[in-house]
Amino acid sequence: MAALQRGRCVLQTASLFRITLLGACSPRDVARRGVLQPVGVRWCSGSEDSGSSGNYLTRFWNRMRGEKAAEKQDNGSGSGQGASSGTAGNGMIVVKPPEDRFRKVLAVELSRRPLMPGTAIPVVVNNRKMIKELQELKNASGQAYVGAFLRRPEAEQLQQQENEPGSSLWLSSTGGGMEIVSPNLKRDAASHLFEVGTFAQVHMILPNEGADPAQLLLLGHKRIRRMSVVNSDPLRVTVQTLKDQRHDNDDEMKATMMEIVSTMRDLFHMHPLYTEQLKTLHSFGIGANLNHVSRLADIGAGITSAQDVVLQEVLEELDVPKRAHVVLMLLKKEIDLVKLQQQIGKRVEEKISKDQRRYFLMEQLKSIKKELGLEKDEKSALIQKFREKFSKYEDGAPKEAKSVIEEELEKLSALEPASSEFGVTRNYLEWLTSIPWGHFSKEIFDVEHAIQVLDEDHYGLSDVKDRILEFMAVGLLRGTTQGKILCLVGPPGVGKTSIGKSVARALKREYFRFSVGGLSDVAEIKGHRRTYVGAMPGKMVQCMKQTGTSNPLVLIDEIDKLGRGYQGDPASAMLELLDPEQNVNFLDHYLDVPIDLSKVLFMCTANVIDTIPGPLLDRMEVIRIAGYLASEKRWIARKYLEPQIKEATGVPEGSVEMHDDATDVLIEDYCREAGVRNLRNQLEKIYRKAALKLVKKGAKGPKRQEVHSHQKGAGDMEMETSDEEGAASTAAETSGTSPSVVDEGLKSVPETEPPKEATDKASYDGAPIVISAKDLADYVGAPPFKSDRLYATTPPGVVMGLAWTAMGGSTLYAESAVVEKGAGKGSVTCTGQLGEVMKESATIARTFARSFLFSRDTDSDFFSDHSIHVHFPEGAVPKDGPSAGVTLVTSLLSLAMNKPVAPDLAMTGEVTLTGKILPIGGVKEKTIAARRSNVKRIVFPEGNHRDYEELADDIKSGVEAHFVSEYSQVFDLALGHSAEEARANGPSTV
Ligand SMILES: Nc1ncnc2c1ncn2[C@@H]1O[C@H](COP(=O)(O)OP(=O)(O)OP(=O)(O)O)[C@@H](O)[C@H]1O
Repeated sequence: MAALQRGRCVLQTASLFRITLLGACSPRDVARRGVLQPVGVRWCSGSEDSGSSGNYLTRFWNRMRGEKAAEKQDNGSGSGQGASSGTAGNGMIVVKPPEDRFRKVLAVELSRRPLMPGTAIPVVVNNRKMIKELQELKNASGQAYVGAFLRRPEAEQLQQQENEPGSSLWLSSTGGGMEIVSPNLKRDAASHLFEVGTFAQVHMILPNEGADPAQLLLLGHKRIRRMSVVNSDPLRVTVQTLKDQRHDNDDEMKATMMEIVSTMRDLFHMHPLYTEQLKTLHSFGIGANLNHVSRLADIGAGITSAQDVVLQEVLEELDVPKRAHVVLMLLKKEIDLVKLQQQIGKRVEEKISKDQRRYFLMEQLKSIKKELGLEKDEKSALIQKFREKFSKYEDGAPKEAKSVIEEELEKLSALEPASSEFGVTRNYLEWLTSIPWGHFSKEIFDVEHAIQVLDEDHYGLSDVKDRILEFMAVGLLRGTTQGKILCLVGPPGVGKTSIGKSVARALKREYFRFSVGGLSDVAEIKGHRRTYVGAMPGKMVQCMKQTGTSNPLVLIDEIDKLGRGYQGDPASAMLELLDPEQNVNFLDHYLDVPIDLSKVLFMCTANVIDTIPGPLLDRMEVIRIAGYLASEKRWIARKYLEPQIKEATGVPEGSVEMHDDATDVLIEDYCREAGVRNLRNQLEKIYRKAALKLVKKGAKGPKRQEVHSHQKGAGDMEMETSDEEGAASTAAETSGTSPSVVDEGLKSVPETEPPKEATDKASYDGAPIVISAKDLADYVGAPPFKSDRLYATTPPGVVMGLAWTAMGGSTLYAESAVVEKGAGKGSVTCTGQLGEVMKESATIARTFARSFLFSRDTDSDFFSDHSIHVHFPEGAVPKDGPSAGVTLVTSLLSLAMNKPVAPDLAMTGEVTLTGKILPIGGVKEKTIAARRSNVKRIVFPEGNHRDYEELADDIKSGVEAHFVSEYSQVFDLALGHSAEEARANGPSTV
């Protein structure tokens, strides 16, 4: 009985054998685990143990007497005598308790799992009174007994319902004890507990550290049924002992018992938690006393992880064979569960060990390869790669770059590859070694070739073309080229961007485009500092890396729309980038090593010049591209756009015939704007529709379906229309001399291959589709405008002026009307979204018109007695500028004199208070606009005479320009005629 001496739990039966409950651990351990700890059961004869414990027999008989007395008591025959004395000082032997304790026991609530007879369980009790009473009992008699009842699962819900307002409260649970909330519900104080429970011996009371509640270690003795509530705090109930039903110990019973034992043994074998029990189980005789099958079933149930209610059912089952069967089933289930658990554990283990094995093998392989010199480690391979990369450009690299690269390589070799610093250094070196230090693409100064290429791609644009040729000539004479900044300014769609690409092709330079429209972050230009996570160098370093040369052509698109940054000023960064003085040593924040951009040819594009920051503009060579005339547009359409679009839509040669009259109407009535982008879009629309007609008429697609990357099918067309560079690129491809192009938008255009076979084209055998002017409506709908002219004959007070906008030149009417007449009512109101300058201009015009009228007719009081309203139509379009001065004065005088101005006359010019006419801008655009509106005579300030003379003859043809320096000259031209004359010379067209 060494186990007894060590404080282990022993429960003996009243038979010739005794069951020794040998805990897998001490009661303290059991309590600490907080769960039911199954305990081993050992039957042994009294003689077997007598040697190890001298007082065993005494204790045995004491226990026998105690149990018998208890049974008597349970049956209600107890006479209420005192308890007989226990012998085991450590309280592990069942002693006869005082009789009244059998009938009335403290009820301990079990929140989980019922206590199976023959097993031990730790229970937390919160009720102080109960703990105190048990302690006192234990101190007085050495033993204490309680009834352990499982809490009903529905008790919580019931309690909630009862606690709801309006319903009568019944009790609140405080751990082991219950507090009566509603005094008249005393009889219900135990109704939250199952009726069948276990009579249990309190083996130990362990006070919880630092807290009031205590842990009890309960040893289950026998089944009891609670009868009535004696006391509610602490909960005390009267109980009745339940006896197993009589049963036959037949063969089936014996077999069941053997199976239970064998299953338990299997379970103990499989689960390490039960290894201690295994030792005990060895002592089971397979054919042991069948009287113990009930206890064996209880213990078996106790070690399973079955649900509480299932275990409670086992507890309530008094039919032993039935109970044994249920328990056997539970044990079998437990075996399955343990098997599954083992399988899962094995799988996880296998995976881990497989990964580990792989890792070790890889590491071994690496070191073997390294040892044999077959492979360098990752780091040295990387360093080797950087060295090789840099060696290509090392000769042209500046000293700083060389030393920084060397330092960084050294740093890299000392860094741990897994560290974040390693990644940063690697990226930095990646960039540093990708810069084509001192590597330039071979420059050619072949003027003939350049002319050919430029003419191939673009019609007209002679200013730009001349400038490029001059640049080449200088380069040829000096033997080298210096980076230049050309700024192409003009309305949208005039070919500013596409000519950039052609220039690169003409000069055989690499091409890189980036748009700065709306750019507000300086870091886009100058890069991020390397300390930031995800830092990147600026656009110029990216350009160098992508083009692989130090002298590419960089097209900076939309420079007039450069954003205003909140972190630094992008305009200033652009200044550093573009200034030839500064960009020799351009310092990117990320690279931190100066790079030479002086050989880069910069080209910028802008729609207006006003929004380009002054210092930036100062460094540029501005080339203005005005809009195209109708004749130019016709030429561009025929020679450039149509061939490109035919190719893009796949329309076979000769299958569509677009007549000249159709092109003319398209230009005149559909595409009057300065550029040709809209014309291109409309032509694409026409050819798409024609393609559909051709297909319906039986046109065949290419015989071979092999489509090369450069070939554009009808489906690609939308993309091409949105990026006009496609047109230039197509033209470039056809010449076959295209340099490789890097475009920020397109990134890279692959080198093209000629089609493999001529049969790669669509074919059509039928009659061609003819498109003439009258068919246009079918293809592109009704024309958006018929005429720019609002008036067939201008009435008094209406004058045609000429305006310049970012979209090109346009005609603009000034209308004046009398609002009110009366002495002293003279005033002018202006409308039409006029800016401040234009409003001032209107005031000046009124003052001057008044004095001018007075000088001609001293009796006139028109301006002092008339309230006048001046309006500029198209009120939604904002207008500003002083150039409408002459138009305003003429409009007011025409109204005052009630005389219409000469027909087909348009005018522009700023007027001063004394009637001087000052020069204006946009002569070319205004002339083109006047011609578009069929104006025959234009009044320009004398100061613009030279600008006009410089215009190409075809722009000037058909218009008569008059240059004036005083307003009186304008007056003579506009209002110097008689009214009849004006009517007789009415406009030729409307
Ligand atoms: N003179 C020309 N000859 C042939 N094609 C031209 C000419 N001018 C413009 N194009 C074509 O017009 C289209 C629009 O040109 P592009 O995109 O270069 O205009 P842009 O002036 O840069 O316009 P935006 O100011 O809107 O950027 C392109 O397909 C281009 O090929």
